[in-house]
Amino acid sequence: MEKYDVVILGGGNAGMGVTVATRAAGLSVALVEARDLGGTCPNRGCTPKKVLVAAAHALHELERADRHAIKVGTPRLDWRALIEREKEIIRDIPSRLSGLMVRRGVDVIHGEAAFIGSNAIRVDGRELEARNIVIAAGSKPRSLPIPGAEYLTTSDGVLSDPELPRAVVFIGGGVIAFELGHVYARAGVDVTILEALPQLLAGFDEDAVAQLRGESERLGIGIHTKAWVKRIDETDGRLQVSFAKDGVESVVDADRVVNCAGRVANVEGLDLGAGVVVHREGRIEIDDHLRSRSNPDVYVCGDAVWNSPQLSPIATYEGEIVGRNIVDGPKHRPDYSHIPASLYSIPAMASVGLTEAKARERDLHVKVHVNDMQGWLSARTYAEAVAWSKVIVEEPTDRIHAGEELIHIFALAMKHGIPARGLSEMVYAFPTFSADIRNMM
Ligand SMILES: Cc1cc2nc3c(=O)[nH]c(=O)nc-3n(C[C@H](O)[C@H](O)[C@H](O)COP(=O)(O)OP(=O)(O)OC[C@H]3O[C@@H](n4cnc5c(N)ncnc54)[C@H](O)[C@@H]3O)c2cc1C
Ligand SMILES: NC(=O)c1ccc[n+]([C@@H]2O[C@H](COP(=O)([O-])OP(=O)(O)OC[C@H]3O[C@@H](n4cnc5c(N)ncnc54)[C@H](O)[C@@H]3O)[C@@H](O)[C@H]2O)c1
Repeated sequence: MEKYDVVILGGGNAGMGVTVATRAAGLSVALVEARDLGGTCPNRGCTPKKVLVAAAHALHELERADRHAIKVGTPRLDWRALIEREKEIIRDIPSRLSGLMVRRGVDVIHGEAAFIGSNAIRVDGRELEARNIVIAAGSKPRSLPIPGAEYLTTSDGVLSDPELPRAVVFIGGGVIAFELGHVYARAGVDVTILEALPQLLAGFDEDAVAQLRGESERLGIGIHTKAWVKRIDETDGRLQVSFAKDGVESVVDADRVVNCAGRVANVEGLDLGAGVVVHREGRIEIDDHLRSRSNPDVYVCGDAVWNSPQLSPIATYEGEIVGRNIVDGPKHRPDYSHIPASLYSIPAMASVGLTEAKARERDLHVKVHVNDMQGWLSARTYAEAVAWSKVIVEEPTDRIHAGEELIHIFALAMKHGIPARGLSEMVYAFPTFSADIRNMM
């Protein structure tokens, strides 16, 4: 049995985050990765997705060029070349990360790992024993147990598909559906989003979501909430998605049906039982320090944590906290209250802090400033189709609880306790979107 201080299962943002403090402290660290170093974000998530979003931005600018008195012809998108561009941009990321791990002194082992004991794992016939084992195995799409589920594709498929489909149905009205749906719609694809709940994009303020829904529908995206997908059939290479809404059954035709119904911890193949890691259907029971409740030598971080947001900076942040807990003992806890999140539709929708509903649930005394900014000079200058903000300020302390769009200025203010007044009193360069902050609250 090979011995290490720390063995990390998964080489994404979370797993690599763990290596920072553990290697700085001189511990011996092995990181096991089954696929590409970097994991989802650079290889199958944020980065390749943003390449497609950037192209959609260019199409969006062309669409409104006439508002700036510019005449352009009808743009023609070469989708295959765009996918090649996306792949080219991310191609060398795993090898660059591999170099980083070598320089940091981490042993990278390729293969699929599983527990064989409370402090031991097996990977490709090798057995490794460690004082601490970290589960950083990420997430995978939630399976949809419907007839015809074999016809489903996922965001992985979309990001690698060289053919531009004519029609796409997204099952689930969350972040992935809206981001990829906006790209497809601007590329001329017929897009439908089917969401089971009455509310789209849970977690964002409902009135902000209403703005985005309006703009998505203006683009031609068909959106159905309270839609229960019953089955997917195939006829002559085309797919038919049957769904029920308000007791009425309907069918939408598509070339692709994308499972965007959320992601669950990717821990099925880890043999958690052998590792004495207690879980409920893949939800590992952890304490405030991200440590398994049943096996204190095991930590969990990133998307594999079932109850924190599945975002790349959070995966890195949790990984770094786990690394520090391994070095210092279980002292450090994550604080998610000032972490911004952004949805890369066009326009993007961003938020930080509590939603208005959550602030009211907590009985906070808040003043809510909602602004439709479409008529403001900055939005008119850039011919923005939608410009909207909501700032929630806690009255007694004058602290900001949520912002939209210029999100990092708000996040910085929240993190460092700068009151709303501090942001209004700031002198901003003009004309800029940041200068609008003075008038938002
Ligand atoms: C389409 C898409 C777009 C996204 N866009 C954004 C965005 O714009 N901004 C944002 O903040 N977040 C975004 N995310 C979320 C973000 O990608 C994740 O939150 C982040 O990558 C999670 O990092 P992680 O290290 O926890 O998991 P991962 O990056 O998934 O890494 C886990 C790694 O573990 C490996 N692994 C799993 N099981 C084993 C095993 N048994 N043995 C060895 N290795 C194993 C996997 O191969 C994988 O590489 C997006 C996600 C998707 C799917
Ligand atoms: N910009 C970003 O930060 C970004 C981008 C992409 C993905 N991500 C991360 O990836 C994760 C997964 O994204 P996602 O869009 O798959 O999940 P999501 O959790 O954002 O949305 C899933 C949606 O599917 C719905 N749903 C579930 N089962 C359904 C069913 N049977 N029929 C119809 N609707 C159903 C849910 O009610 C929910 O609205 C997110 O949690 C997010 O954190 C982040």
